[in-house]
Amino acid sequence: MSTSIETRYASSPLEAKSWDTAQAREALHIPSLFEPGQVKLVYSHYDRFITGGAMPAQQPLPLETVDPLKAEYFLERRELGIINTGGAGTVTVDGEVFELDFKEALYIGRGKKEVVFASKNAASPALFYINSTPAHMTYPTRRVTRKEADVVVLGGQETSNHRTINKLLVNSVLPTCQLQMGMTELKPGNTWNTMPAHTHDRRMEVYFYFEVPQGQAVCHFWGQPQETRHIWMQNNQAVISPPWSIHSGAGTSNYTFIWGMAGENLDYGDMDHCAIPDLR
Ligand SMILES: O=C[C@H](O)[C@@H](O)CC(=O)C(=O)O
Ligand SMILES: [Zn+2]
Repeated sequence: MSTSIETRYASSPLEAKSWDTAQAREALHIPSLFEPGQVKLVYSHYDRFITGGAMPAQQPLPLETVDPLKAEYFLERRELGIINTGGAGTVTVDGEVFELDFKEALYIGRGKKEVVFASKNAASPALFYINSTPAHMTYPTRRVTRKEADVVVLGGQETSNHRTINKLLVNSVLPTCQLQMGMTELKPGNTWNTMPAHTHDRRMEVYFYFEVPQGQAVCHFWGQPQETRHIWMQNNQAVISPPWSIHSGAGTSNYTFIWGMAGENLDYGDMDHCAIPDLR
């Protein structure tokens, strides 16, 4: 069996208030997603969002169904988004081959039976970062390259948050049931993502931090805006953001992260912003 899955239950702001560092990490932090020849999955009870990593080595690696889904195949009642954060690779969907280079995305609609990951070169393996959510209908499977992204440049050098938001799997690019995914790249010398911070109580979110240079780290802020906490993130780690939580980070260098969301609606802009002086 090359697939593993771990369950994370949903928690309330009240219980989160009393967590120490280890408890917060156990609930929200995803320390390891990529192991050669493995598909590693984390099932969150927030919007039944699955976060995962697939790292095919010498052999192609199938996306197998897992017991918690009680489904004959993984995408029986789900949709899937993939962004490649490693070397060139392919994803084969019911026999159709999609080439995914670094930072390219693939949306796979509900009902596809066979998904197989492969690396072009095992010496520089593909690292497929995965998000999956329940789906009520089937939308077309489609690759989205960086050129096809909906790009927004936000922030500025003087506030240390100059960054490019690449909306990849969002409703301005293609239709999905509830999944939204994209990638935000900080410009050199900038440290803050998602500042001013926000919440969106109708959608949960997961952040995956990568391109964090050796010896550096990102401090991820979470919690209700007036009750914040932090989790230190290493390269290639993810963190679950409950719908009631801010999700913002400051790195000891610039870095890149993938955001994935699911829940009530597909309106990227429906955030409740938190004024910076009001944060506690
Ligand atoms: O709800 C939107 C998500 O939190 C991210 O897209 C925000 C982000 O990438 C950023 O501001 O840097
Ligand atoms: Zn957000």
